[in-house]
Amino acid sequence: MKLPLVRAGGAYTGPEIFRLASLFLYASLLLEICLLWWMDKPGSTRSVKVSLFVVAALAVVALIRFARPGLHLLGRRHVLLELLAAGAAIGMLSLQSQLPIAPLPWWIGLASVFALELQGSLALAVILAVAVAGALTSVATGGQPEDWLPGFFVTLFAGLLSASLSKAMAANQASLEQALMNERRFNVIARAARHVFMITDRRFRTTYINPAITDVLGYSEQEMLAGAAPAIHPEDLPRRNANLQLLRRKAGASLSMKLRIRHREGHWVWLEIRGYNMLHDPAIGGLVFSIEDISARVEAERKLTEEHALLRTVLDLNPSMIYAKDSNGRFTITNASFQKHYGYASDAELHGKTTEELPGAGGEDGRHPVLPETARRMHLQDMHVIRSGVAVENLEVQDMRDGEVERWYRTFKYPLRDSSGAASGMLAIVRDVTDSKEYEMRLEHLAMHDSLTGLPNRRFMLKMIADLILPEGVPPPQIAVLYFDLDFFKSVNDTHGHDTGDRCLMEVARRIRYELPPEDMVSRFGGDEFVILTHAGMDAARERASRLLSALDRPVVIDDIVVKLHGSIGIAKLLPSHRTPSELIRDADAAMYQAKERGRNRVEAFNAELQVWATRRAQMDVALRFALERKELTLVYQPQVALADGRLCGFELLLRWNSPQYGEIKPDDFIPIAERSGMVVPIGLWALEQACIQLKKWHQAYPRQTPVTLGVNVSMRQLMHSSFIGEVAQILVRTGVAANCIELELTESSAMANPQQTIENLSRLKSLGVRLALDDFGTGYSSLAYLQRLPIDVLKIDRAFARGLGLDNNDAGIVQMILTLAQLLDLDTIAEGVETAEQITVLRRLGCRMGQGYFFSAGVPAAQAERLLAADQPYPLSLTAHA
Ligand SMILES: Nc1nc2c(ncn2[C@@H]2O[C@H](COP(=O)(O)OP(=O)(O)OP(=O)(O)O)[C@@H](O)[C@H]2O)c(=O)[nH]1
Repeated sequence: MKLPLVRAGGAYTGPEIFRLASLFLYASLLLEICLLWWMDKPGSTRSVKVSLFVVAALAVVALIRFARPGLHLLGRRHVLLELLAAGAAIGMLSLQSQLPIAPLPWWIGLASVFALELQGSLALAVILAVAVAGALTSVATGGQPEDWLPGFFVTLFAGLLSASLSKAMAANQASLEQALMNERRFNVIARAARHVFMITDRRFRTTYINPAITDVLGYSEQEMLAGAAPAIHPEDLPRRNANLQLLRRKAGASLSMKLRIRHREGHWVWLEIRGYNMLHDPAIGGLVFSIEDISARVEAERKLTEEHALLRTVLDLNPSMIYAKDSNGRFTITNASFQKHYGYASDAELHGKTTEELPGAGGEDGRHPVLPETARRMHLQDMHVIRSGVAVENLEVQDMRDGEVERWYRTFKYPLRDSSGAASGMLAIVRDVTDSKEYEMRLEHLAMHDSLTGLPNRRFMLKMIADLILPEGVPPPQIAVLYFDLDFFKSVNDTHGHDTGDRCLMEVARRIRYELPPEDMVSRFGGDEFVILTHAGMDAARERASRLLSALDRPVVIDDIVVKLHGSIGIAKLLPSHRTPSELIRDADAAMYQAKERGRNRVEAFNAELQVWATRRAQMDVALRFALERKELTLVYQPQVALADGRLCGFELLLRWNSPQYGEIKPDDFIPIAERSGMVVPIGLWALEQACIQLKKWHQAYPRQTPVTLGVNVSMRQLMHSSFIGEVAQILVRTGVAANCIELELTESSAMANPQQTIENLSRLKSLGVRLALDDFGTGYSSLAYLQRLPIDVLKIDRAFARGLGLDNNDAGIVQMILTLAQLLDLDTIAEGVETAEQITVLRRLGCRMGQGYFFSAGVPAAQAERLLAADQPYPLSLTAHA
């Protein structure tokens, strides 16, 4: 049987010795009793038998207790009972005279054995009791003090020794258990730790290392204990060696270092090593190292450093001033631009300062001064952003520093928050936008001013008027607008050139400005148009207008050129019905047109009558825009007759507008409206195409030796239109008509408006093969020089001259001159407005080739014109013949 003598790592305890010692005590006492009894045969005294029986029972109990330590036979009561029984048995045996047992050793044994199991004062009491019992039995058997006293003390001594021993063993056992527990805990921690723990001897040979080494460097504990030595990075080796030497030299010294060690797989691992010299500690007797893998941290720090450097560079390269402040409004970060602006050399110099601590007016150390009120304003604004948590974005501020021109800044300020959401400071980006601001203002000025005269332009004026138009229902302020247009300014350009024209405009602008009070606003509204806005009443406005006209009485002298200028002025006042600036301008414009129509160089005010006229024009303008698509326009053909034989030689195409709203309207009434709106371009092309189709049909149906021609009116507006000539060419191709039978008629006055341009355009038209006629000739102040250069084929003598033929010798003289001129320039001639036989007689006498007018026929529809062609009858040329 394996006796469980030793527990807890080999340390004996009092109770364990008690188990063995009590068994030994009872067994040896039992043996002695049995031996004595057998040798002396003392008879069977009752007390010996009882003692024998008690000791035997106790021996059995002790044997069971020894063999089965798990049975709980060591309770305090049980032990005391057992002590009582054993003491009683020894006492009874001590009092037996027949059995010569020496009791003292048994009392000593009893005290020693039970002192092992019992503790504290109970043990002392038991020892004393046993010693006293031994002494009493000795006294009872006649023993003298010198007999029992030594036994008494020996019993006490043995008992106390035993009790002390038991106590010491208990303490030893507790320490041992604690040590074992600590060791177990350490092992668990060391195995679970991510850090490497290593102990080396003084020669740095590993004596202990935990398994974390495998995770950190790839080596096993065993390899390390067997002497594996991972390589140290060459750059770190000298420092590492020096540090280790220092560590080893002094007991209790410690070190901390970072170095790179090669992993078993070849890469370098950054380690942070802390070392402690514990050579003096007998429990350790070595150098202790704690090693942490800090590769990730080093990498993160490297990245952080790089990012920081990058951010710093970005910040410093940014031309905007950037700064951050803490929650107290103190600078934490500033970029180079900010530092430079305030005359600082580094971030550190500004760190911790508030805006108010920047150098004050006058400056320090050559730094840029900041006005105290500016600094205060900036500081308060920053603090507001920090405290309110509300960002300020795109705020434009103007800053004027002492002795410097004003600068413009655009600022963005954002509150910063910490991880808990509390305000931790603010970030500001301040951009100097002075250049772009100045550019913007320049652009704005350019957009709102006329570059030639420097006056506000149309846009500016319209905006000013718009600002004065109040919401509906609110009475309008007293405002009048003067629309000033120079008369016949075209001729100034034509006669003296565009540069002189420009200088005239500048002079006119100067005179207008000079004549009017400063509070009146003068603008150049268009080419030769000026619009004046005045807060004066109508009478005062009229008076101003008259002053302006008088201001032009003095001729304008440019170099040695003297230019006589006049103007027409229309006045309109702001009415509650005007909801937009253009409505007011429209009325002033209408009044100005009235002034032109009534002879120019005069002033007209807008009134109810004019309003009706202007409204009708505006309505007709709208209606005319739809006339083409609603097929309200029709064409009629007025015959043109050879004055030699009365034969029909062509037609002039005339437009009619049958408006369901306004009835039949003559071209003289609607063409000017179409001219102004630009509708004349599509209408003219449509008419031309229809005429070409018609003429082509007639040429096919009624061939002649000299084919009939068709005159089509074109306006300057059409001629100037960029695509006009191309469109004419396409129409000629599409319809296949003979181009030389199409005669495009341009009035003399429009041809002479811009003769140079007209010559160019007419030349291009001419190259298409068409004939060109100058209409209404005699009214347009043709310059002979230009007339000669115009690529025309026909002169159409204005009806005004035909009217007086036979009645007025002046008219006959003019017609005579025109015909002579035509002859000289080798041009064909046709007289318009022929109504009487007398006119024909004179025209024939003067040598005019063709005539056109009511004497022959008014304009007739295509069907009727075709009948004339089919009949091919010459017109009678005298009254009698005609009748
Ligand atoms: N020199 C010069 N001429 C300009 C400028 N702008 C427009 N014009 C000319 O000014 C003239 C304005 O003509 P209109 O007002 O239509 O006609 P007008 O000859 O003044 O005749 P009425 O207005 O009918 O009296 C045109 O010939 C333009 O070419 C400019 O900046 N400089």
